[in-house]
Amino acid sequence: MTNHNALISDATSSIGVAVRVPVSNQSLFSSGGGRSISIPRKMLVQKLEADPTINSWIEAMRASSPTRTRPGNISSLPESDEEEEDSSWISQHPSALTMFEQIAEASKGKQIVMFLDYDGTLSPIVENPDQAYMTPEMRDAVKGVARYFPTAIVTGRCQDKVRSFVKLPGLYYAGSHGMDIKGPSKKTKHNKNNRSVLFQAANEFLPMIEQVSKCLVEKMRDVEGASVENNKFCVSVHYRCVDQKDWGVVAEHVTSILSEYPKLRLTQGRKVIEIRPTIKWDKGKALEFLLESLGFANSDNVLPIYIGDDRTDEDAFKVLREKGQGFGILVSKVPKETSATYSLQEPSEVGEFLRRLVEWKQMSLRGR
Ligand SMILES: O=P(O)(O)OC[C@H]1O[C@H](O[C@H]2O[C@H](CO)[C@@H](O)[C@H](O)[C@H]2O)[C@H](O)[C@@H](O)[C@@H]1O
Repeated sequence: MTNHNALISDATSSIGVAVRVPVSNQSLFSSGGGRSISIPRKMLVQKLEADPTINSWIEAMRASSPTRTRPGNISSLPESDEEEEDSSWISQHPSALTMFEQIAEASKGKQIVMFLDYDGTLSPIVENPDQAYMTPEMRDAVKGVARYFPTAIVTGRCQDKVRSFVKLPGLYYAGSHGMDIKGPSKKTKHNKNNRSVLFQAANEFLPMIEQVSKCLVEKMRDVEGASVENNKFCVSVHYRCVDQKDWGVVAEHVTSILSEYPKLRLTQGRKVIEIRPTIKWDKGKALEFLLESLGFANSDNVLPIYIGDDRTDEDAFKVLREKGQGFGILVSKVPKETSATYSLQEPSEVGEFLRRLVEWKQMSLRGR
């Protein structure tokens, strides 16, 4: 593995950010090798069977939205074992609703900063990524929270897209897994200078991402149910609607294209393969960057809360755990390996948690 540093600076950045970001040439998953050529479907299937790299990819795809944390055929577990597993997990990651008083208590004398993932956290997971809308009730809850606490949406989506879903001008938006960060588009009490673009971590990768995205669209045409979403600094290949027997074909197409781009790497989300630059920038780095921009670098007077449902949110949970500051809250109905402290089962519980936070804040302001 070779490492070198790339100076990533953004000429449009209003706070003049110039950050040295280490670049790694090694992909998270090694690619299948070979140039991207058109291979007949039957041959592809044979290649998949013979190639352990592709097979491990298919395994990873199967595991990308696990129903349980333990490997194997868990559905054959006796019900009592599943219940035991659930209750042990819940005791390690209790519900943020049950623990609400403790969370509120921990925030006394501190500024809460709220970080919210979008898909699976503010909106339920749906088949069509273009229709992952949040409910008006959720929008009100987020708006309420943002009135009292600086609030950021941190997402794998492209910033413009998520902004068009959330439709709230008073928030920070960190799109493309935090590689594209913008401040509120209107002046708020947390953003008095009304700064717009804060940071773009991977401008030099834009043409490459565009190229790969086009190439993937072409390749995926023959895979029924597959779709490609260009998220500006990264690309998502969705296989939620692809028959499982064709997942190998998806993996083959993605890895063969990626073999031509050593500066890009693959990560996985919920029934999605994501292609992104090899720079060491993720949702955890975005969280740290935003805390710093808000003036909370090395501050003890801040309580960051990050709520997310996906593997990519683990980077942010880890940062909080390592800092020993704030709380990560994993949104999941089933036990998963996580660095989060607490859990919530689904977006409706996220909405309830946000509403309780607002009520608690209003009560504490009235009691002053
Ligand atoms: O960081 P996030 O906000 O969680 O974004 C991660 C990916 O979310 C979206 O895909 C996921 O949600 C879709 C809509 O519910 C669903 O169809 C898909 O299977 C999920 O993986 C989004 O479309 C991706 O671009 C994001 O990278």
